[in-house]
Amino acid sequence: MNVINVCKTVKLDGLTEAAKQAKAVHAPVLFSFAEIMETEDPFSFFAKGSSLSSGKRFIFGNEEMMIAGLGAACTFSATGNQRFDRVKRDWQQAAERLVLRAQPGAETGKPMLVGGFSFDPEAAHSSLWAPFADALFYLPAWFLRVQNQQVILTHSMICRPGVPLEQLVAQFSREEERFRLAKPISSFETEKRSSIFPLQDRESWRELVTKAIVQMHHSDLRKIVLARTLQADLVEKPDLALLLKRLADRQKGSYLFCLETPEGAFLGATPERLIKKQGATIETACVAGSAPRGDTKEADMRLAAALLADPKNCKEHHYVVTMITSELRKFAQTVDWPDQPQILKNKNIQHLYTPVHAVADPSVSIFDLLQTLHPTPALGGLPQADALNWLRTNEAIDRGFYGAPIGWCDCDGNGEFVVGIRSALFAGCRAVLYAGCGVIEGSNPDSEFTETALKFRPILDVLPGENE
Ligand SMILES: C=C(O[C@@H]1C=C(C(=O)O)C=C[C@H]1O)C(=O)O
Repeated sequence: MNVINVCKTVKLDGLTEAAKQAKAVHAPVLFSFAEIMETEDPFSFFAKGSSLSSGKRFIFGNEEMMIAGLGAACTFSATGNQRFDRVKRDWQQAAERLVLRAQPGAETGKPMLVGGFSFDPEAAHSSLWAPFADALFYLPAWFLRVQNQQVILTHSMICRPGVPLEQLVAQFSREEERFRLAKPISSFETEKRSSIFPLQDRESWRELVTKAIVQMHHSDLRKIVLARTLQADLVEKPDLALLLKRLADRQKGSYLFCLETPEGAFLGATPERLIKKQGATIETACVAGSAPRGDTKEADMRLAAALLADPKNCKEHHYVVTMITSELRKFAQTVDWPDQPQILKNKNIQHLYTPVHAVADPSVSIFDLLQTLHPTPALGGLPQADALNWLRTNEAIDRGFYGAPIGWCDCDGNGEFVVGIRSALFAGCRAVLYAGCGVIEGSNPDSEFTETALKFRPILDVLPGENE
Protein backbone atom coordinates (compact mmCIF):
# COMPACT_ATOMS: atom_id res chain seq x y z
CA MET A 1 0.00 0.00 0.00
CA ASN A 2 1.32 3.48 -0.76
CA VAL A 3 1.43 6.36 1.75
CA ILE A 4 -1.83 7.92 0.52
CA ASN A 5 -3.70 4.67 0.96
CA VAL A 6 -2.16 4.07 4.39
CA CYS A 7 -3.32 7.57 5.46
CA LYS A 8 -6.79 6.91 4.08
CA THR A 9 -7.06 3.69 6.05
CA VAL A 10 -5.77 5.34 9.22
CA LYS A 11 -8.25 8.23 8.86
CA LEU A 12 -11.15 5.89 8.21
CA ASP A 13 -10.19 3.82 11.22
CA GLY A 14 -9.98 6.99 13.38
CA LEU A 15 -13.30 8.38 12.20
CA THR A 16 -14.94 4.99 12.82
CA GLU A 17 -13.57 5.01 16.35
CA ALA A 18 -14.69 8.63 16.95
CA ALA A 19 -18.20 7.88 15.66
CA LYS A 20 -18.38 4.80 17.89
CA GLN A 21 -17.26 6.76 20.97
CA ALA A 22 -19.67 9.64 20.24
CA LYS A 23 -22.50 7.13 20.09
CA ALA A 24 -21.41 5.42 23.33
CA VAL A 25 -21.06 8.64 25.38
CA HIS A 26 -23.93 10.52 23.66
CA ALA A 27 -21.63 13.51 23.21
CA PRO A 28 -19.42 15.03 20.53
CA VAL A 29 -15.97 13.49 20.08
CA LEU A 30 -13.02 15.26 18.53
CA PHE A 31 -11.18 13.52 15.71
CA SER A 32 -7.72 14.77 14.70
CA PHE A 33 -5.34 13.58 12.04
CA ALA A 34 -1.71 14.73 12.10
CA GLU A 35 0.77 14.61 9.26
CA ILE A 36 4.26 15.87 8.51
CA MET A 37 4.55 18.64 5.97
CA GLU A 38 7.59 18.94 3.74
CA THR A 39 7.64 22.71 4.05
CA GLU A 40 5.00 25.18 5.12
CA ASP A 41 5.70 28.66 6.29
CA PRO A 42 3.28 29.76 9.06
CA PHE A 43 2.70 33.13 7.38
CA SER A 44 1.74 31.61 4.02
CA PHE A 45 -0.42 29.14 5.92
CA PHE A 46 -2.10 32.03 7.76
CA ALA A 47 -2.58 33.91 4.47
CA LYS A 48 -4.16 30.83 2.87
CA GLY A 49 -6.70 30.85 5.68
CA SER A 50 -8.21 34.13 4.48
CA SER A 51 -10.39 32.14 2.08
CA LEU A 52 -10.93 29.19 4.36
CA SER A 53 -11.29 30.10 7.99
CA SER A 54 -14.41 32.30 8.17
CA GLY A 55 -12.32 34.92 9.93
CA LYS A 56 -11.11 32.69 12.75
CA ARG A 57 -7.35 32.60 12.61
CA PHE A 58 -4.57 32.49 15.16
CA ILE A 59 -0.82 32.76 15.08
CA PHE A 60 1.59 32.66 17.99
CA GLY A 61 5.24 32.09 18.67
CA ASN A 62 8.83 33.10 18.45
CA GLU A 63 12.10 31.74 17.03
CA GLU A 64 11.67 28.54 19.09
CA MET A 65 8.20 27.54 17.99
CA MET A 66 5.49 28.98 15.76
CA ILE A 67 1.92 27.75 15.71
CA ALA A 68 -0.95 28.84 13.51
CA GLY A 69 -4.61 27.88 13.35
CA LEU A 70 -7.25 28.28 10.65
CA GLY A 71 -10.95 27.95 11.31
CA ALA A 72 -12.40 26.37 14.42
CA ALA A 73 -13.52 22.78 14.92
CA CYS A 74 -14.97 24.25 18.11
CA THR A 75 -14.99 27.62 19.84
CA PHE A 76 -15.04 28.23 23.59
CA SER A 77 -15.98 31.62 24.90
CA ALA A 78 -16.88 32.84 28.37
CA THR A 79 -17.83 35.99 30.20
CA GLY A 80 -17.39 37.10 33.80
CA ASN A 81 -15.12 36.08 36.62
CA GLN A 82 -15.52 32.34 36.11
CA ARG A 83 -13.91 32.50 32.67
CA PHE A 84 -10.67 30.69 33.60
CA ASP A 85 -12.64 27.84 35.19
CA ARG A 86 -15.06 27.68 32.28
CA VAL A 87 -12.33 27.37 29.66
CA LYS A 88 -10.43 24.89 31.83
CA ARG A 89 -13.52 22.71 32.24
CA ASP A 90 -14.60 22.89 28.60
CA TRP A 91 -11.11 22.07 27.36
CA GLN A 92 -10.65 19.21 29.84
CA GLN A 93 -13.91 17.71 28.67
CA ALA A 94 -13.04 18.07 24.98
CA ALA A 95 -9.48 16.76 25.43
CA GLU A 96 -10.78 13.67 27.22
CA ARG A 97 -12.85 12.84 24.16
CA LEU A 98 -10.15 12.98 21.53
CA VAL A 99 -9.36 10.37 18.93
CA LEU A 100 -5.96 11.14 17.40
CA ARG A 101 -4.50 9.36 14.41
CA ALA A 102 -1.21 10.28 12.83
CA GLN A 103 1.01 9.55 9.92
CA PRO A 104 4.15 7.74 11.24
CA GLY A 105 6.43 10.39 12.75
CA ALA A 106 3.63 12.94 13.36
CA GLU A 107 2.33 11.42 16.61
CA THR A 108 3.21 14.57 18.57
CA GLY A 109 0.81 16.59 16.43
CA LYS A 110 -1.97 16.68 19.01
CA PRO A 111 -4.46 19.50 18.59
CA MET A 112 -4.13 22.55 20.81
CA LEU A 113 -6.53 25.09 22.23
CA VAL A 114 -5.52 28.62 21.23
CA GLY A 115 -6.83 32.02 22.32
CA GLY A 116 -6.90 34.41 25.21
CA PHE A 117 -8.67 36.29 27.97
CA SER A 118 -9.79 39.87 28.47
CA PHE A 119 -7.94 42.16 30.86
CA ASP A 120 -10.77 42.66 33.34
CA PRO A 121 -14.24 41.12 33.10
CA GLU A 122 -15.54 43.62 35.64
CA ALA A 123 -14.50 46.73 33.73
CA ALA A 124 -16.99 48.53 31.48
CA HIS A 125 -17.02 46.86 28.05
CA SER A 126 -17.47 48.71 24.76
CA SER A 127 -18.88 47.23 21.56
CA LEU A 128 -15.37 47.32 20.09
CA TRP A 129 -14.34 44.19 21.96
CA ALA A 130 -17.74 42.46 22.05
CA PRO A 131 -16.75 39.61 19.65
CA PHE A 132 -13.95 38.58 22.02
CA ALA A 133 -16.10 38.25 25.20
CA ASP A 134 -13.95 37.69 28.34
CA ALA A 135 -12.37 34.54 26.97
CA LEU A 136 -12.14 33.38 23.39
CA PHE A 137 -10.50 30.12 22.35
CA TYR A 138 -10.47 28.05 19.16
CA LEU A 139 -9.66 24.47 18.61
CA PRO A 140 -8.37 25.09 15.09
CA ALA A 141 -9.78 23.01 12.26
CA TRP A 142 -6.33 23.30 10.65
CA PHE A 143 -3.37 23.64 12.95
CA LEU A 144 0.26 24.05 11.99
CA ARG A 145 3.18 23.68 14.36
CA VAL A 146 6.73 24.53 13.34
CA GLN A 147 9.34 23.46 15.87
CA ASN A 148 12.83 21.94 15.71
CA GLN A 149 12.72 22.13 11.92
CA GLN A 150 9.71 19.87 11.90
CA VAL A 151 6.37 20.98 10.49
CA ILE A 152 3.24 19.11 11.57
CA LEU A 153 -0.24 19.79 10.26
CA THR A 154 -3.24 18.64 12.30
CA HIS A 155 -6.75 18.55 10.89
CA SER A 156 -9.52 18.35 13.50
CA MET A 157 -13.23 17.82 13.23
CA ILE A 158 -16.04 17.31 15.74
CA CYS A 159 -17.97 14.05 15.33
CA ARG A 160 -21.47 14.44 16.74
CA PRO A 161 -23.42 11.45 18.03
CA GLY A 162 -25.94 10.08 15.57
CA VAL A 163 -24.18 11.38 12.44
CA PRO A 164 -23.62 8.40 10.11
CA LEU A 165 -20.00 7.42 9.49
CA GLU A 166 -20.30 7.99 5.71
CA GLN A 167 -21.34 11.57 6.38
CA LEU A 168 -18.38 12.15 8.71
CA VAL A 169 -15.97 10.68 6.14
CA ALA A 170 -17.47 12.85 3.39
CA GLN A 171 -17.19 15.99 5.54
CA PHE A 172 -13.57 15.25 6.48
CA SER A 173 -12.63 14.68 2.81
CA ARG A 174 -14.49 17.81 1.71
CA GLU A 175 -12.57 19.89 4.24
CA GLU A 176 -9.30 18.36 3.02
CA GLU A 177 -10.16 19.23 -0.56
CA ARG A 178 -11.03 22.82 0.36
CA PHE A 179 -7.74 23.12 2.24
CA ARG A 180 -5.77 21.73 -0.70
CA LEU A 181 -7.34 24.25 -3.06
CA ALA A 182 -7.23 27.26 -0.70
CA LYS A 183 -5.31 30.28 -1.93
CA PRO A 184 -4.61 33.53 -0.13
CA ILE A 185 -6.96 36.36 -1.01
CA SER A 186 -4.25 38.65 -2.27
CA SER A 187 -4.50 42.26 -1.31
CA PHE A 188 -2.31 45.10 -2.45
CA GLU A 189 -0.27 47.01 0.02
CA THR A 190 -1.12 50.64 -0.23
CA GLU A 191 1.67 53.18 -0.09
CA LYS A 192 -0.70 55.70 1.38
CA ARG A 193 -0.05 56.54 4.99
CA SER A 194 -2.62 55.88 7.65
CA SER A 195 -3.89 58.83 9.62
CA ILE A 196 -2.97 58.42 13.26
CA PHE A 197 -4.25 60.37 16.23
CA PRO A 198 -4.35 59.96 20.02
CA LEU A 199 -7.68 59.11 21.62
CA GLN A 200 -6.66 60.92 24.81
CA ASP A 201 -4.78 64.22 24.76
CA ARG A 202 -1.59 64.87 26.67
CA GLU A 203 -3.34 66.99 29.26
CA SER A 204 -5.83 64.29 30.22
CA TRP A 205 -2.92 61.83 30.47
CA ARG A 206 -1.12 64.19 32.86
CA GLU A 207 -4.29 64.50 34.93
CA LEU A 208 -4.76 60.74 35.08
CA VAL A 209 -1.17 60.04 36.13
CA THR A 210 -1.31 62.83 38.72
CA LYS A 211 -4.58 61.49 40.11
CA ALA A 212 -3.03 58.01 40.41
CA ILE A 213 -0.02 59.44 42.25
CA VAL A 214 -2.25 61.38 44.68
CA GLN A 215 -4.28 58.22 45.29
CA MET A 216 -1.13 56.26 46.06
CA HIS A 217 -0.07 58.92 48.51
CA HIS A 218 -3.33 58.55 50.44
CA SER A 219 -3.85 54.79 50.32
CA ASP A 220 -2.14 51.40 50.32
CA LEU A 221 -1.92 51.47 46.56
CA ARG A 222 1.73 51.22 45.52
CA LYS A 223 1.59 50.90 41.75
CA ILE A 224 -0.98 51.42 39.01
CA VAL A 225 -0.32 50.57 35.37
CA LEU A 226 -2.04 53.16 33.18
CA ALA A 227 -2.65 52.85 29.47
CA ARG A 228 -3.53 55.13 26.58
CA THR A 229 -4.62 54.54 23.00
CA LEU A 230 -4.02 55.78 19.47
CA GLN A 231 -6.37 55.35 16.55
CA ALA A 232 -5.10 54.63 13.06
CA ASP A 233 -7.44 55.10 10.12
CA LEU A 234 -6.07 53.03 7.28
CA VAL A 235 -6.71 53.67 3.63
CA GLU A 236 -7.63 50.02 3.04
CA LYS A 237 -8.34 46.97 5.15
CA PRO A 238 -4.85 45.65 5.90
CA ASP A 239 -3.48 42.29 4.83
CA LEU A 240 -2.96 40.74 8.25
CA ALA A 241 -0.55 38.04 7.04
CA LEU A 242 1.74 40.69 5.53
CA LEU A 243 1.51 42.87 8.59
CA LEU A 244 2.32 39.96 10.90
CA LYS A 245 5.30 38.86 8.81
CA ARG A 246 6.65 42.40 8.94
CA LEU A 247 6.09 42.55 12.70
CA ALA A 248 7.91 39.23 13.21
CA ASP A 249 10.84 40.36 11.06
CA ARG A 250 11.21 43.65 12.93
CA GLN A 251 10.57 42.49 16.49
CA LYS A 252 12.93 39.53 16.70
CA GLY A 253 13.11 38.15 20.24
CA SER A 254 9.46 39.04 20.93
CA TYR A 255 6.45 36.76 20.76
CA LEU A 256 4.22 37.37 17.80
CA PHE A 257 0.49 36.85 18.33
CA CYS A 258 -2.79 37.34 16.50
CA LEU A 259 -6.27 36.24 17.46
CA GLU A 260 -8.76 36.94 14.70
CA THR A 261 -12.55 36.96 14.90
CA PRO A 262 -14.85 37.57 11.92
CA GLU A 263 -15.20 41.18 13.17
CA GLY A 264 -11.63 42.08 14.02
CA ALA A 265 -8.16 40.89 14.98
CA PHE A 266 -6.05 41.53 18.05
CA LEU A 267 -2.35 41.31 17.30
CA GLY A 268 1.03 42.37 18.54
CA ALA A 269 4.65 41.52 19.34
CA THR A 270 5.18 41.22 23.07
CA PRO A 271 8.39 40.69 25.02
CA GLU A 272 6.54 39.40 28.07
CA ARG A 273 5.94 35.76 28.85
CA LEU A 274 3.38 35.19 31.57
CA ILE A 275 3.52 31.41 31.93
CA LYS A 276 5.13 28.51 30.16
CA LYS A 277 4.29 25.11 31.60
CA GLN A 278 5.86 21.88 30.44
CA GLY A 279 5.12 18.92 32.74
CA ALA A 280 6.40 19.91 36.18
CA THR A 281 8.36 22.92 34.96
CA ILE A 282 6.96 26.44 35.09
CA GLU A 283 8.76 29.40 33.56
CA THR A 284 7.61 32.94 33.99
CA ALA A 285 9.18 36.36 33.66
CA CYS A 286 9.01 39.68 35.41
CA VAL A 287 9.27 42.47 32.86
CA ALA A 288 8.86 45.98 34.29
CA GLY A 289 11.00 49.09 34.26
CA SER A 290 11.84 50.63 30.89
CA ALA A 291 14.39 52.79 29.07
CA PRO A 292 14.88 53.75 25.41
CA ARG A 293 17.49 52.04 23.22
CA GLY A 294 20.63 54.04 22.47
CA ASP A 295 21.74 55.12 18.99
CA THR A 296 25.20 53.63 19.48
CA LYS A 297 26.36 50.55 21.36
CA GLU A 298 27.94 52.72 24.05
CA ALA A 299 24.84 54.91 24.46
CA ASP A 300 22.70 51.78 24.64
CA MET A 301 24.88 50.29 27.37
CA ARG A 302 24.83 53.55 29.31
CA LEU A 303 21.03 53.60 29.20
CA ALA A 304 20.92 49.97 30.36
CA ALA A 305 23.31 50.67 33.24
CA ALA A 306 21.24 53.70 34.27
CA LEU A 307 18.07 51.60 34.18
CA LEU A 308 19.64 48.92 36.38
CA ALA A 309 20.65 51.59 38.88
CA ASP A 310 17.45 53.65 38.83
CA PRO A 311 15.58 53.39 42.16
CA LYS A 312 12.14 54.15 40.66
CA ASN A 313 12.38 51.51 37.94
CA CYS A 314 13.92 48.99 40.38
CA LYS A 315 11.03 49.54 42.79
CA GLU A 316 8.45 49.04 40.02
CA HIS A 317 10.25 45.89 39.01
CA HIS A 318 10.62 44.60 42.54
CA TYR A 319 6.83 44.76 43.08
CA VAL A 320 6.39 42.43 40.13
CA VAL A 321 9.04 39.95 41.28
CA THR A 322 7.60 39.83 44.82
CA MET A 323 4.04 39.25 43.65
CA ILE A 324 4.83 36.63 41.00
CA THR A 325 7.22 34.60 43.16
CA SER A 326 4.98 34.64 46.23
CA GLU A 327 1.90 33.62 44.23
CA LEU A 328 3.85 30.85 42.50
CA ARG A 329 4.96 29.47 45.87
CA LYS A 330 1.30 28.57 46.51
CA PHE A 331 1.52 26.09 43.62
CA ALA A 332 5.17 25.11 43.37
CA GLN A 333 7.64 23.11 45.43
CA THR A 334 10.54 25.29 44.32
CA VAL A 335 10.67 28.80 42.91
CA ASP A 336 14.02 30.23 41.76
CA TRP A 337 15.07 33.55 40.35
CA PRO A 338 18.26 35.62 40.19
CA ASP A 339 18.84 38.27 42.90
CA GLN A 340 19.37 41.09 40.45
CA PRO A 341 17.30 41.98 37.39
CA GLN A 342 18.83 41.63 33.95
CA ILE A 343 18.20 43.65 30.81
CA LEU A 344 15.81 42.52 28.08
CA LYS A 345 16.38 44.37 24.84
CA ASN A 346 13.68 44.90 22.22
CA LYS A 347 14.03 46.87 19.01
CA ASN A 348 12.56 50.09 20.40
CA ILE A 349 12.94 49.75 24.17
CA GLN A 350 14.80 47.90 26.93
CA HIS A 351 13.38 46.52 30.17
CA LEU A 352 14.38 45.23 33.56
CA TYR A 353 13.87 41.49 33.41
CA THR A 354 13.87 38.68 35.97
CA PRO A 355 13.29 35.14 34.72
CA VAL A 356 11.53 32.87 37.25
CA HIS A 357 11.78 29.07 37.24
CA ALA A 358 9.48 26.89 39.33
CA VAL A 359 8.76 23.19 39.75
CA ALA A 360 5.25 22.06 40.64
CA ASP A 361 3.15 18.95 40.49
CA PRO A 362 2.48 18.35 36.76
CA SER A 363 -1.26 18.25 37.52
CA VAL A 364 -1.31 21.97 38.41
CA SER A 365 -3.54 23.60 35.83
CA ILE A 366 -2.14 26.36 33.65
CA PHE A 367 -5.56 28.04 33.87
CA ASP A 368 -5.32 28.16 37.68
CA LEU A 369 -1.88 29.73 37.38
CA LEU A 370 -3.22 32.33 34.95
CA GLN A 371 -6.13 33.15 37.20
CA THR A 372 -3.81 33.74 40.14
CA LEU A 373 -1.17 35.75 38.34
CA HIS A 374 -3.23 37.90 36.00
CA PRO A 375 -2.88 40.83 36.10
CA THR A 376 0.59 40.96 37.63
CA PRO A 377 1.78 44.35 38.89
CA ALA A 378 3.46 44.73 35.47
CA LEU A 379 0.03 45.24 33.87
CA GLY A 380 -2.46 45.96 36.66
CA GLY A 381 -0.83 47.29 39.80
CA LEU A 382 -0.30 46.55 43.45
CA PRO A 383 -2.29 45.47 45.42
CA GLN A 384 -3.99 43.78 42.48
CA ALA A 385 -7.64 44.20 43.54
CA ASP A 386 -7.24 47.86 44.56
CA ALA A 387 -5.44 48.72 41.34
CA LEU A 388 -8.16 47.07 39.26
CA ASN A 389 -10.85 48.95 41.17
CA TRP A 390 -9.06 52.21 40.60
CA LEU A 391 -8.66 51.51 36.89
CA ARG A 392 -12.36 50.60 36.52
CA THR A 393 -13.34 54.01 37.86
CA ASN A 394 -10.65 56.20 36.39
CA GLU A 395 -9.20 54.80 33.17
CA ALA A 396 -11.60 55.70 30.39
CA ILE A 397 -10.51 53.04 27.90
CA ASP A 398 -11.77 49.54 27.23
CA ARG A 399 -8.59 47.44 27.40
CA GLY A 400 -10.31 44.39 25.93
CA PHE A 401 -7.57 41.76 25.49
CA TYR A 402 -4.75 44.31 25.79
CA GLY A 403 -2.39 43.41 28.63
CA ALA A 404 -4.10 40.06 29.18
CA PRO A 405 -3.03 36.41 28.68
CA ILE A 406 -2.94 35.06 25.13
CA GLY A 407 -1.49 31.73 24.06
CA TRP A 408 -2.13 28.01 23.84
CA CYS A 409 -2.71 24.89 25.91
CA ASP A 410 -2.37 21.26 24.79
CA CYS A 411 -4.37 18.20 25.82
CA ASP A 412 -1.72 17.24 28.40
CA GLY A 413 -2.07 20.57 30.23
CA ASN A 414 1.15 22.07 28.86
CA GLY A 415 0.99 25.53 27.41
CA GLU A 416 2.35 29.00 27.09
CA PHE A 417 0.71 32.40 27.61
CA VAL A 418 2.17 35.85 27.08
CA VAL A 419 0.65 39.24 27.91
CA GLY A 420 -0.89 40.98 24.91
CA ILE A 421 1.07 44.25 24.89
CA ARG A 422 2.74 46.20 22.03
CA SER A 423 -0.55 45.48 20.39
CA ALA A 424 -3.60 46.75 18.52
CA LEU A 425 -7.13 45.75 17.66
CA PHE A 426 -7.74 45.87 13.89
CA ALA A 427 -11.34 46.08 12.67
CA GLY A 428 -12.04 46.97 9.06
CA CYS A 429 -9.94 50.00 8.12
CA ARG A 430 -9.40 51.05 11.71
CA ALA A 431 -6.85 50.06 14.33
CA VAL A 432 -6.75 50.98 18.00
CA LEU A 433 -3.24 50.78 19.46
CA TYR A 434 -2.56 50.31 23.18
CA ALA A 435 0.40 51.21 25.37
CA GLY A 436 0.81 51.52 29.10
CA CYS A 437 3.36 52.01 31.85
CA GLY A 438 3.74 51.45 35.55
CA VAL A 439 3.14 54.50 37.73
CA ILE A 440 4.42 54.75 41.29
CA GLU A 441 4.68 57.68 43.68
CA GLY A 442 7.86 59.12 42.17
CA SER A 443 6.63 58.92 38.55
CA ASN A 444 6.64 61.89 36.19
CA PRO A 445 3.61 62.15 33.85
CA ASP A 446 5.66 63.49 30.93
CA SER A 447 8.33 60.78 31.12
CA GLU A 448 5.57 58.17 31.27
CA PHE A 449 3.99 59.75 28.19
CA THR A 450 7.29 59.42 26.33
CA GLU A 451 7.65 55.81 27.49
CA THR A 452 4.21 54.88 26.15
CA ALA A 453 5.11 56.58 22.84
CA LEU A 454 8.00 54.10 22.49
CA LYS A 455 5.66 51.21 23.23
CA PHE A 456 3.39 52.16 20.30
CA ARG A 457 6.35 51.87 17.88
CA PRO A 458 6.22 48.12 17.13
CA ILE A 459 2.71 48.46 15.69
CA LEU A 460 3.09 51.98 14.24
CA ASP A 461 6.15 50.88 12.26
CA VAL A 462 4.29 48.10 10.43
CA LEU A 463 1.15 49.99 9.50
CA PRO A 464 0.59 50.24 5.73
CA GLY A 465 2.49 53.17 4.26
CA GLU A 466 4.93 53.20 7.18
CA ASN A 467 7.45 50.87 5.53
CA GLU A 468 11.05 51.85 6.12
C1 LIG B 1 2.06 48.07 29.93
C2 LIG B 1 3.04 47.86 29.05
O1 LIG B 1 4.26 47.39 29.40
C3 LIG B 1 4.52 46.91 30.72
C4 LIG B 1 5.04 47.99 31.57
C5 LIG B 1 6.40 48.23 31.68
C6 LIG B 1 6.91 49.39 32.49
O2 LIG B 1 6.12 50.09 33.13
O3 LIG B 1 8.13 49.63 32.51
C7 LIG B 1 7.31 47.37 31.05
C8 LIG B 1 6.91 46.25 30.44
C9 LIG B 1 5.51 45.77 30.56
O4 LIG B 1 5.36 44.96 31.65
C10 LIG B 1 2.85 48.11 27.59
O5 LIG B 1 3.79 47.88 26.82
O6 LIG B 1 1.76 48.53 27.19
